[in-house]
Amino acid sequence: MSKKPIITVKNLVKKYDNFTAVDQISFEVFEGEIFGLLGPNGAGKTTTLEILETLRNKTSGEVFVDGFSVDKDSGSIKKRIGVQLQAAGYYPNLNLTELIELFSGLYGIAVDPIEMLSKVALTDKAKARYKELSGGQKQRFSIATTLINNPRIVFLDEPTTGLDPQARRNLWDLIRSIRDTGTTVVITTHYMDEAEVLCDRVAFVDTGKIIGINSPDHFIDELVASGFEREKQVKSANLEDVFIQLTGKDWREV
Ligand SMILES: Nc1ncnc2c1ncn2[C@@H]1O[C@H](COP(=O)(O)OP(=O)(O)OP(=O)(O)O)[C@@H](O)[C@H]1O
Repeated sequence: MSKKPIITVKNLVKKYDNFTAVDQISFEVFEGEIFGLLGPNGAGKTTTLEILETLRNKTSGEVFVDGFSVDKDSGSIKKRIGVQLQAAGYYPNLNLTELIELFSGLYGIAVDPIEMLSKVALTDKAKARYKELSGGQKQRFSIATTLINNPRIVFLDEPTTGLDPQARRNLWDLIRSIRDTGTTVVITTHYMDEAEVLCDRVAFVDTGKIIGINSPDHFIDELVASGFEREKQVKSANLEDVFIQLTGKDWREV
């Protein structure tokens, strides 16, 4: 994999009134990788993602996406990225084909809806409405909409939350296939197992700060080499162990 940065974040800060949600974070995302922002609820992952997506203003710091500054060139960035819409953005009475046509029209791009749906294994649902889909199918459709403008980078915010294990694995395969076509993927998750199997590199985010960036294997090997052992081991350590070692806190699901 090339190590060319496609996203550069320097000393990013986001304050909501007196509350600092993102606290001086710096990181790079390399072209062609799946990069995970990993951390508990409220850590600042979504806020960071929305700033990279040019959907939210930062308080200070610098952010470059595919060479463009979020301050000066947000329009150029928007053309090069794929962003998931909240479910509320999907008109209830349109079917999937019509929704893809609507979004491609908004982008000013002609795409074949069936070809887009085939990328996410939903051609058999082409005439179904969004609300008729299962949770996993809804997520796959939402990912299809991020691919309409043939983006250089796709941003996915907790794409597997609420899905059953099989649907999650299915979505992991889809996300890997997007990466394998050369598209960079930035994902947020609070699932350690997901980050471990899916992400090429992860940044641990906790209370608005990045407390470690590396590949899952590197983190785990480093922890194991330090003498760490899990009580009942299947494998000597996992990413959850790394996080707890780093933060000193129990993992919490809110
Ligand atoms: N518009 C807002 N106004 C005030 N505070 C906000 C706003 N948006 C987020 N916050 C706060 O900023 C902090 C970070 O929120 P953010 O949504 O970025 O976290 P997160 O890591 O994505 O968590 P989650 O997994 O729950 O989405 C939280 O404490 C949240 O309450």
